[in-house]
Amino acid sequence: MKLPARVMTIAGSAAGGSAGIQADLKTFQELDAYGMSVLTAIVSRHPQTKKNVHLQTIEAIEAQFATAIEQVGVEGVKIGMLFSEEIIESVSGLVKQADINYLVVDPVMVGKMNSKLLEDKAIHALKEKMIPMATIITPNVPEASLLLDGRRITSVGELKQAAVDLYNLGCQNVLVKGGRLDGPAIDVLFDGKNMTLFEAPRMETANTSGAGCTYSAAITAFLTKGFSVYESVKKAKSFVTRAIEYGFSYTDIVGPTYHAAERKYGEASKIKIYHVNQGEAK
Ligand SMILES: Nc1ncnc2c1ncn2[C@@H]1O[C@H](COP(=O)(O)OP(=O)(O)O)[C@@H](O)[C@H]1O
Ligand SMILES: Cc1ncc(COP(=O)(O)OP(=O)(O)O)c(N)n1
Repeated sequence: MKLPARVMTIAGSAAGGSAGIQADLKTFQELDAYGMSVLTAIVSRHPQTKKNVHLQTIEAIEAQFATAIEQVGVEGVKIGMLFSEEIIESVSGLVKQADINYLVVDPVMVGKMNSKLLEDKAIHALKEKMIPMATIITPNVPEASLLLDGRRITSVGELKQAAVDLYNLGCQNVLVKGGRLDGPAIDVLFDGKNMTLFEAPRMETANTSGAGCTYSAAITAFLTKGFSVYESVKKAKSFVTRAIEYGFSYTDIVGPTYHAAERKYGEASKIKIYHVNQGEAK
């Protein structure tokens, strides 16, 4: 038997199961990749104290990473919530030392329910220590804006310019997600030379919790399985679009995407792909 690709998520726990480590591991499983995890924090609001972010110690983070490397070995890593400068320092050091083929950095900053997932003062560490090592980064509009010193991004044109400028932070590829702009859900991929737009029809649903985690985890799984960056994004866009299409909620709170959707209902058929000419990418 050919063994599955070995992927790790270094991220926070979302106890409700829609985002963070939980979404990542569900995605890895759906895509037949062997999932491992390093928990950086637990994000869950205590009913009395109201405390929402419960950090893991650096020792616990290092121990989890060492265990996975020793017991299994890791080919692809997805980075999610890191929260503090100290954790970024630690995780970037661990990743640098390990022999990892693919690093997907989802620069998670604020959850859709307004949880603060990265301290403001840690943004510079993310930019300097983590992003330059990345095979691909996957910011959404608010994250891209914060990485670009608060720049407004309100149109596809500005999304394209953001992709070009974020590439200059030193990563190999940038995928800026435009799901929060009006109209269809358009994401821009830029590799320093070629620009590609991936467009899905907008789903009229509130149940998109964890969509970003799911997307970046799917990209990690496909890269580690041997697909190119372009093919990985294309396949992951179909996976997340289907997951959003069949998103649901058990309560009146914004619900999860449905990770099994593509397996059950097949690939998303209405995704359009546009290759942007050289001159237009600038
Ligand atoms: N309502 C929606 N319908 C279809 N696709 C969506 C919708 N909302 C987000 N997406 C897409 O889901 C993926 C994950 O997006 P996400 O990380 O949540 O960031 P954002 O929604 O801010 O772009 C992206 O491809 C985005 O374009
Ligand atoms: C623990 C944890 N990590 C990341 C997120 C952000 O998830 P994301 O997929 O970007 O989208 P929303 O959950 O904000 O819809 C999170 N919420 N929790």
